[in-house]
Amino acid sequence: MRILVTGTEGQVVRSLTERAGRLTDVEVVAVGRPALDLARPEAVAAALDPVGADVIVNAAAYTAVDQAESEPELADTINGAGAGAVAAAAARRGLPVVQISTDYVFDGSRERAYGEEDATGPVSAYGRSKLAGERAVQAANANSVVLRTAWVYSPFGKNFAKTMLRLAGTRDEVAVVDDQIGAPTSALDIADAILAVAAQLVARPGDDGLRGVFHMSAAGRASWADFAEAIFAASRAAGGPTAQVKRITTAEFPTPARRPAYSRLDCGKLEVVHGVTLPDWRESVPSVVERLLAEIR
Ligand SMILES: NC(=O)C1=CN([C@@H]2O[C@H](COP(=O)(O)OP(=O)(O)OC[C@H]3O[C@@H](n4cnc5c(N)ncnc54)[C@H](O)[C@@H]3O)[C@@H](O)[C@H]2O)C=CC1
Repeated sequence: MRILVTGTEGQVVRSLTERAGRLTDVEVVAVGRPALDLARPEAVAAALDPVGADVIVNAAAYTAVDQAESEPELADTINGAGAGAVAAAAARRGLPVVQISTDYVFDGSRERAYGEEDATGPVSAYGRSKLAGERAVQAANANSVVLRTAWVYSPFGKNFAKTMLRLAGTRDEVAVVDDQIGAPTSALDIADAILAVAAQLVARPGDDGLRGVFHMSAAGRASWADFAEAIFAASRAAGGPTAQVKRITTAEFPTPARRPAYSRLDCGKLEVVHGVTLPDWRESVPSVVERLLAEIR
């Protein structure tokens, strides 16, 4: 199977390339800026050359959640129209497309895990742009899967785990929000799930049941403070820096973008339809932390 993936530097892109490297029958071809710029949707088709590809994965996105509040048009273009253009390019070649989306399409006002059919209601410019992308992809290509994930961290790029380890190197105590509940999800686990879903799409082209929206986050529940404590525990165990976590409220840590207070995703549909389950979030923390420590040292 040959996977064409958008972006070259992102957490999910790099994880996908790494995980596919373990498989003998999967090749990942990553295409990113400057050759492919989702901010120029009209040029996407020409830049994406899916010759020989079996499936396209759109893992590139405008992911700066706070910054999106001050440049919502750019976020919309990249995450909305740009994603739609990738899906359309796939459709023209008769190829399936996998679109990565987010728990931030929900408003987070309830305390029960969200199912795929639950009403969306993004509370940020980023969330609105990603919801626009889901819709654009589905309108452009019926042979599509939207995988909503959450709280992504990995050995690559910028992410919460790397930030916490850096802070632990310079401080004894770190204040972390304790009233947003979700599921920290390793991009390496996301990559394994994408590979499994992509293989099904390629193997069963006529099976409409495999298409549609699916939730794909780690099992379990955590606040950002819980996640920080798990990162520090893993770091301590590996001889790395550690800090005390001071649990604070969202109100004590104002950010330009609002975030859902509760955004756990019910991933039962992915398990039933695709046979894919991600591990509990706690299981994946130590191995990522060990790799980040090796990089920081
Ligand atoms: N990071 C997170 O916590 C979450 C991410 N997601 C989604 O997962 C997917 C992957 O996210 P990450 O790998 O964490 O993101 P990332 O920020 O690590 O990487 C984003 C990638 O998109 C590329 N990109 C940005 N603007 C582009 C443009 N105009 N044209 C072409 N490429 C462009 C970047 O170069 C990079 O390769 C995205 O769709 C994101 O919305 C969903 C939930 C949470």
